[in-house]
Parts: sequence; structure tokens; C-alpha cells
Amino acid sequence: MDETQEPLFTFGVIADIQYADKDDGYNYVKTRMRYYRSSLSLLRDATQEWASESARPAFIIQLGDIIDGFNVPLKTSESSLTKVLDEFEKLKIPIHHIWGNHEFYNFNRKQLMESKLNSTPLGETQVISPESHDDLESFYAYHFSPFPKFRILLIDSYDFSVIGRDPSSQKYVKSLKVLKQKNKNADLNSPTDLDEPQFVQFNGGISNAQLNWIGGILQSSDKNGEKVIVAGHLPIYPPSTDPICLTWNYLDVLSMLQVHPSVVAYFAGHDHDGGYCQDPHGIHHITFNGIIETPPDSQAFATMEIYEDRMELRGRGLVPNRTLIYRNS
Ligand SMILES: Nc1ncnc2c1ncn2[C@@H]1O[C@H](COP(=O)(O)OP(=O)(O)O)[C@@H](O)[C@H]1O
Repeated sequence: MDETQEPLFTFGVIADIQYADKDDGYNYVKTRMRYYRSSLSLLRDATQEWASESARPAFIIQLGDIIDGFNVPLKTSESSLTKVLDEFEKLKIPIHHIWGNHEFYNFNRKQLMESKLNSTPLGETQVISPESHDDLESFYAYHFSPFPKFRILLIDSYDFSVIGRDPSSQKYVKSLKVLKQKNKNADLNSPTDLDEPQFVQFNGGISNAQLNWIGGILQSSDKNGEKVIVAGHLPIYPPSTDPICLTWNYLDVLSMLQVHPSVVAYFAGHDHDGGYCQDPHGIHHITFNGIIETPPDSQAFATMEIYEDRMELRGRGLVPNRTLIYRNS
């Protein structure tokens, strides 16, 4: 490993900002403080630091939950979104947005498709099926190549979900059925006594249509000798997260990525504690710490430095540094 080498390109990663103009408060189980107002200052500090880096990031991946569900009762969804997006826009580089559960508490899919959180125009191909904002079954996913032989693939962890999906859609009906089969609690957000704790309402899953679409892209990346980083709001590998945060059908996604040698890493948010593990196939699973539970005097974001043989994760504050050697390299 040549330490003096310049990276091929760099990009920034940030997760679970969950901004709301609201006093600090505990999470649901009262174990962790959430710093709703300070999350905007932490984002501002992060963008200032990215802007001052000698190798400026080519783009940012925002891993979802950009504003908190508390904006709904406060009637501040639009104004809070504008505030956080204004901070990102100061960077004047592409911002790739993933949608998490808090996006769906604040907005429906049609509103999201028509908002600045729809970053599909930055991708090479957009959602499949009729490309209409009114299509109740479409998913939000795209991919792009930021540098020759590298690809970023953003996937929709809430393709199957009862949040975000219109109750008249087939996906909503099927999701509710599966959720009720797996979760017998009166409150479907509760993981009490579940054999598979990820089957809670605040999570979701990936449809076969999306899995097939992902498979097609990875097949062509395998053929072209690319390295692919896949990113979604929900983690897919149990040792990299609290199991309550996993994608409903995480095993389907995991096995799909593992059979494609092009996949080198999977990035997720959602579990604010963060996590990391390399799976037996050599894929690095990184769950990024959430800004919302990061004390105002700390930080939680990363710059990824991409080299031929590895990625250097340069973490700030709660996010640890890591050297991530690519599988098969
Ligand atoms: N253990 C739980 N039991 C019941 N409801 C829960 C539980 N954990 C979270 N919730 C509810 O689920 C929703 C999402 O939880 P939240 O903690 O805001 O998600 P996130 O981790 O994405 O911030 C909220 O309405 C919250 O009250």
C-alpha cells in the first residue's frame, strides 16, 4: 500500500440528520438523547469541513432521515427541509439522497419524487416501470459511475413498506399482510417477542422487481470489472447493526450482493450507533452513526478516499477511521 498515493476520487457520507426545530429529547426506549436542533449545526460544520478539504469531495451520499418525523406535528416539514438542503447546496456538488422512514413520515412518495430529495436525475438510469410520479408501485433507486471502473448503486429499502406506500397500492397491501404475519403486537412498531426483530413498521423490504433490477446492474458491473458500492437506508448484515434495524428481507439482498464479485461495500444508516463488519465474501458493511444522536460537541460524518486497491474511510467524531481493502484485490 503506497501511503503517498493520491486518491482516485473522494466523496462524503452523512446519515440520519433528523433535523427539527425542537428541544433535545430521548429516543423511544429512553436510552439515547436526540439533539434535534443541533443536528443542523453539525451538518453545517460537516459541509464546511468538506468544502475546505484539499481533495474536494466529488459528491455526497446522504443516507436518509434528513429531517425528523416531529416536523409533522410542528407543521415544519417544508421549512426544515429547506434549511437542511440549503446547507448541502453551499457545497455546490451533487448530493445523492436516500429515503428513510422519516422521509415517509413527512412526505408521501409523490411529494418526494417532486422534491429536491429526488436525486435520480443525477443517475444514469432511473426507476424502472412507467416513469411517472403517480406510479404507486415504483421504487426509488438509481446508479452512476463517478470514476471509470467504479459505480455507486442507491437502493430503496422501503420498496415493501406500510410507510410511504399508498394504502391502495399492491405493495402496501402485501407489506401489511407480511408485517402482520411476522409481528403479532398491537403496535406494529414494537419488536416485543419477535423471532425476526426487523419486522417492525419503521422498517421495510426490497421487492423482487427491485432485486432483479439490482441483479442486472451488478451483472454488467461484474462483466466490466467495476467496483460497486451499494447504499440503502437499512442495513443488511446482522453483525453490522442492531437486528431491529435490518431490512425485512435482508438475506435476499445480502445473497444477491455476495454472488456479484463487483460489490465491495454496502453503506447504511438507520442504526444511530453505527457498526461495521466484513462478511465472509469480503463485502464491507458500514453502518454510519446518526447525526441526530451525536452530542453537539462531537461529530459524525466521513470522507471516503477511493484508491485502486482500497477505500480509506476518514471518519470524524464518532465515526472511526477504517482501511477497507477490496475483496478479490
Ligand atoms: N420499541 C418500540 N416500540 C414501539 N414503537 C417504537 C419503538 N421504537 C420506535 N418506535 C416508534 O417507531 C417510530 C420510528 O422510531 P424512531 O426512533 O423515530 O426511528 P428512527 O430510529 O428511524 O429515528 C416512532 O413513531 C417511534 O415512536
